Amino acid sequence: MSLNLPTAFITKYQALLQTEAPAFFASLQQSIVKGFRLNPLRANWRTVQADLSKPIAYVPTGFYGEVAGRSLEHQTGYIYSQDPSAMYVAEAAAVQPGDKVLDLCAAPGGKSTQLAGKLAGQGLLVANEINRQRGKVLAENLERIGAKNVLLLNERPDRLVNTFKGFFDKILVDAPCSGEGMFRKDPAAVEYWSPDYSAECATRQQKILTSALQMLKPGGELIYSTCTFAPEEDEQIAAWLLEQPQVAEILPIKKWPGMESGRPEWAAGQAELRHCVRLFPHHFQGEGHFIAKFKITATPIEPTTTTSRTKKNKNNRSIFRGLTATEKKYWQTFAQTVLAANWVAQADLRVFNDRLYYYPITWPDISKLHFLRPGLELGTFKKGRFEPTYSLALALAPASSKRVIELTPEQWNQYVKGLPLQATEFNQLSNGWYLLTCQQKAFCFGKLTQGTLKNAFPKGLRLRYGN
Ligand SMILES: C[S@@+](CC[C@H](N)C(=O)[O-])C[C@H]1O[C@@H](n2cnc3c(N)ncnc32)[C@H](O)[C@@H]1O
Repeated sequence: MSLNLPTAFITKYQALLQTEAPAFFASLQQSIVKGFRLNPLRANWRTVQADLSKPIAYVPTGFYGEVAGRSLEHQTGYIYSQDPSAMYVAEAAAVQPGDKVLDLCAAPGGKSTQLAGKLAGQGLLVANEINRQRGKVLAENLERIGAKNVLLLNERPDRLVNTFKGFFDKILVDAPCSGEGMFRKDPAAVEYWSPDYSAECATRQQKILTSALQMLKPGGELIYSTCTFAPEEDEQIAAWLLEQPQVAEILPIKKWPGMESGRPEWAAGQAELRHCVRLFPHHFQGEGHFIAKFKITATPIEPTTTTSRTKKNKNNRSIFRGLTATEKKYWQTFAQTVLAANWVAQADLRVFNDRLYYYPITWPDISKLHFLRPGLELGTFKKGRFEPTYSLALALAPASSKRVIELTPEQWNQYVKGLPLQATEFNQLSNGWYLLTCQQKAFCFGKLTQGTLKNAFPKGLRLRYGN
């Protein structure tokens, strides 16, 4: 591998890093370090066919190594491939089960999936992504891990403020940045780089952060991260945050071997910038990252900036409603036959466009916002029946279903390609919906009719998995 670094980039980091610069530039020419995380939302989360011999000390669910993207483990959300440096952001956020958390710049979902794991199904994760296409990838990744307590939005940060003012315990801003830390992972990022790019990114970062500060509860915490080395987007943004009236202090983040402190001399010299974390590839096994954490004042402070008014969202004119008596009957019939226990409370069910969602009454009203997943989609009401979704199957443990068919890896391979299945043992089973598992991992629903398991694997995913 040979990265052709811009001359202005080399001059800049020679001046900043001085004697360290040769080691820094040499590390950018080396291969990337790969990692993956396991999903603690799965009861048997360690039962994966992957090499777990190289654990990452600072992430309880993280390991060094590479995993197969087409595998059963990947499809069922047991494994998420992620750069080891990126994994430290959600760890530093120290989210607790029950917290209300916003991941403001969330796609493709590395940090959101990790945050959802930390919430352990309690509290709420709002994952927002401004770019709709990237939001679809985020949706797929969040669906795979089977989290029940996630709202997925597709909004500009300032449009979220009216709905979520003072609402969150923790907000992560993993900001769009100049991406210098990703140069060796994505050499195309070098092409976008220019001496002025960091200043442009810094302006955008301040705008995003201004919205984030308004959505935190008094005493809440803001986690700011980038994947760039540029002080303009790192220490200088942290210094700017310290000047904001809503920010009480910068919080220390634990530094594991190879992690470095922020550099006060790269901003206006504020000593507390040493609390930030810098991950440099010449000292740390992973790509370049910067992480800072802030405590918000205990008394609410009204911002001086105005927020954009949230108009009613034209796309979502018909908002959630409760279930009709017929829908209730269809859902209950399904739930009583297929689900082992009273899996969700009746009060937490909402219908939107004939789709049934798990949406607890305690969650805020998002009907004025653009969303991609307004809660966990449980199924669709069709003429005279209820059809469960793929996302419900992924959110269920095999023990949560009364009707399970365990398939062999060969049958899984056929099913994820979209083929129907037949087997003599199916003939003894009654018709209807079954949770399909393979190696005790729930991977889809299937409808059995006269001994044939009809295929319900999502069409858009059919070429993605198996061999
Ligand atoms: C560094 S990436 C986030 C990576 C993600 N947190 C993860 O761990 O997978 C930054 C994201 O910010 C989004 N973004 C770009 N401009 C934005 C803006 N003005 N406001 C909010 N988000 C923006 C990008 O589309 C991108 O998905």
